[in-house]
Amino acid sequence: MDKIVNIKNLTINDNKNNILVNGVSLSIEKGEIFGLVGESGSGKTLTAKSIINLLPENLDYKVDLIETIGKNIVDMTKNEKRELIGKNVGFIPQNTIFFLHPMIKIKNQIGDGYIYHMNKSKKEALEKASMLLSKVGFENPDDILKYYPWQLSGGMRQRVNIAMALMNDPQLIIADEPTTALDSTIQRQVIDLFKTINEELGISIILISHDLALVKHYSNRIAVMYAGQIVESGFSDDVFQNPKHPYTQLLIKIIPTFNMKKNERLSEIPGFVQETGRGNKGCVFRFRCPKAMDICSEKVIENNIENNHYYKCNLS
Ligand SMILES: Nc1ncnc2c1ncn2[C@@H]1O[C@H](COP(=O)(O)OP(=O)(O)OP(=O)(O)O)[C@@H](O)[C@H]1O
Repeated sequence: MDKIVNIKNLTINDNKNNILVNGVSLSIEKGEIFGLVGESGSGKTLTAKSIINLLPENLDYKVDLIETIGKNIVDMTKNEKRELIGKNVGFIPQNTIFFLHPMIKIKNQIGDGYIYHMNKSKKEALEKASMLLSKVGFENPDDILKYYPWQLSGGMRQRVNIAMALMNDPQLIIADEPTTALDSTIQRQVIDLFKTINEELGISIILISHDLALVKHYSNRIAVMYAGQIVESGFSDDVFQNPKHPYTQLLIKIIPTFNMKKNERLSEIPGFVQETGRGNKGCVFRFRCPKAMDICSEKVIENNIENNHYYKCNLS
């Protein structure tokens, strides 16, 4: 199978030399929905941004290889970068407020890239934009096109971003917590739309979320991140049926269940993601791990079991 994304050994530092992402390797096949999960601060967004060369300027990175859609993104020219982000990859950011220009009408933000990259007329752009806006749940898509972003709620802007990401028939969509600002009916509609475009058009999707239930339902494969590292990855069915890393086991345990009693509190993983010691030897999860052993502060073993199921833990 062809790879749509291939990252080897990515490390990202801030200017105080804190390690934010540590030795991440990731390969995503054409046509799959790949889930990237983990608590807040685990490095999902930075990893995703590195795929399209959009890392914040105050950060440095080192990598052996990053190829997106078969192109080495490290040496890309400005034009190639514009083409990658504007046409080949649809990026749906977590924070929609900074992504849309507040003073430009939706119809221009959504349509101009289509006219430019796809060589289409204004009329064609508006028709496609209107069709996509109705697919992401707007009942009045033609009115929405006339608005400025500041006239829309956070959830509406998120849906505009999703429609915008789909405009140029990209080969890859990176959706960073795409449904957090949406109510549950629209959430479902949006994710079902991802599923449809994945199945019908073969568009690959990276679904970044801390919502494990969502990722479980939609992804072929997943990677679980903790404190800047991938601690477990594999086919979703394997990882959910047979989670090997204690962190994944705990994450799965706290997925809300439908038979929870009213007012029952969702259990949480005690502690928080460590901000320090990410680059040190040993296991990054040892501070919170219920199964930690003395050896875990010294080293951590990388295991590969059947079906490309990978996990990083001293337990077998
Ligand atoms: N521009 C930046 N400068 C310094 N530190 C940063 C910067 N961007 C992110 N970080 C830090 O890098 C770490 C990983 O951040 P990242 O946004 O990738 O996490 P995440 O898993 O996507 O979490 P969330 O779901 O909250 O976005 C966090 O500790 C974050 O505070």
